[in-house]
Amino acid sequence: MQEIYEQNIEIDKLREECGVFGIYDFDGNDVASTIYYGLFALQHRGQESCGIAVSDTRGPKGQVQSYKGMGLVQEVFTEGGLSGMKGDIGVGHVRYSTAGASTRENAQPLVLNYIKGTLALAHNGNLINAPELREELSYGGAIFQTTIDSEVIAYHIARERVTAATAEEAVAGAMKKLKGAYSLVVMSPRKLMGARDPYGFKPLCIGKRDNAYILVSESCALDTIGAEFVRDVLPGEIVTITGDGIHSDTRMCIPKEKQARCIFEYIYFARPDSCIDGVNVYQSRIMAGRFLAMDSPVEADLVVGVPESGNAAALGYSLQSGVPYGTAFVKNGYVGRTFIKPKQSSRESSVRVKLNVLKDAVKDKRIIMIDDSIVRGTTSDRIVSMLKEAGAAEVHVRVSSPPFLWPCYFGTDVPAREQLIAYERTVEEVREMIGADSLGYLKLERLEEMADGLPICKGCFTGKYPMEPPKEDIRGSYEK
Ligand SMILES: O=P(O)(O)OC[C@H]1O[C@H](OP(=O)(O)OP(=O)(O)O)[C@H](O)[C@@H]1O
Ligand SMILES: NC(=O)CC[C@H](N)C(=O)O
Ligand SMILES: [Mg+2]
Repeated sequence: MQEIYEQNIEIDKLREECGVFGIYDFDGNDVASTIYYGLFALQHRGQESCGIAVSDTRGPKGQVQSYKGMGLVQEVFTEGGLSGMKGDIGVGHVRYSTAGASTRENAQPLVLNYIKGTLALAHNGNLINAPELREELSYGGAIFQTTIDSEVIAYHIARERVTAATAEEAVAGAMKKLKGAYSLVVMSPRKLMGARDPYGFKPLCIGKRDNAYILVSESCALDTIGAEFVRDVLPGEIVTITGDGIHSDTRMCIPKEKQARCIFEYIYFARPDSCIDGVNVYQSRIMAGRFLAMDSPVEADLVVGVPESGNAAALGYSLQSGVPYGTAFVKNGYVGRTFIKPKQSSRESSVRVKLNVLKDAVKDKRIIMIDDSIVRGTTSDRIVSMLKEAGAAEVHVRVSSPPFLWPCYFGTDVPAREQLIAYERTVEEVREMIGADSLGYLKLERLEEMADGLPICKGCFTGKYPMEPPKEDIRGSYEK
């Protein structure tokens, strides 16, 4: 532990996403506390900052109340603060920054005043043409208050709205200019809108509770607030919710075979109790484990998962292979995905803070250890040796995704290639580095099956992207 405090600390950036939430209550009930619980269920998608904006559809146009801050939902909002937020329509956001620094100014929802009133926007994803769009708008006189790509989206919608007949027309007009990944919830004073980029990189679904409609990144949040799942927003679809009900606009949709959902949602990002585009995340992970058992079998006494996200695949491996499933690790429940970690030199120690081995469960056993991904290799390296120190006879590592090799421009925060353990190394070399007795990855061709045949983006594994990647690495470039 001492080692940790001696280091300069930094927020470790792994590969989280953002979460968006929107609600319109036709009965006029205040929605702020429901948004709070919705965001709480989406906390795994982003822990840097969060925010809520609400509007009263019966009040004067443009009266939006918003509050945002750095940290977890529970840290930022108080009961008193929430009860002071009056409005029957609102949006919320939990952020993991992909473009623009992690600061309060860059927290979402973004709220801007424009010709038609006030607009609040929450965005999950990453645009690849934000720098060009920003420059174009800046030459046109735009002054930005943040350094995030999401403001470019909000600005475009506001600008389109000047000439468009309706707010949804303005969203469609803006979408024609945007390139990259975005799932949006947008609130204009008396309308709630949701939009998903035509490729469908990021999830977004619709729910209903009594007389309220909800738009949310993941269906698990609908369970939390006692709402029922209605359907997924289609890739490219714009959904508008007004006092008259729900309206769908599909003019921006592209042929299904061109869609490209982020496969990493199924592998790691999403909560296992969510269902995305009809595919149950938990079942998808179980299936990945089954594939590993079929393609990379090994004789052993026990299959264990690396908590949290390796657990379902471990169960799948066990079900397929007949090797008993067990628990080898206890995770300290107070450690979030974002964790104050020392720099790489002592990053290893933090794995010990997060995970401990159940020594009696693994002693003298041949263990198959399943994790969902190996990125830098820090986790695997550390816990293989923890298992060995606890007396495991053999440790066979199986990974329920292929080797991580390429950057992602659409929201997954992959470290520089040189930091990826699989980069320019054979599987045998990686095995040796992490000290495992054998190592097997999920085969690339299994990914489509994991997503039940849906068209997916697997660029981080193949280097082939559904659209031309930017010439230079744009991640974080807005700070320049
Ligand atoms: O090779 P590395 O660079 O160590 O990264 C890979 C690890 O990071 C992720 O877990 P994470 O600790 O983020 O969260 P989890 O508890 O939800 O699995 C992932 O599930 C792997 O375990
Ligand atoms: N992780 C995300 O979806 C990030 C959204 C947006 N690009 C931001 O940086 O705030
Ligand atoms: Mg993990």
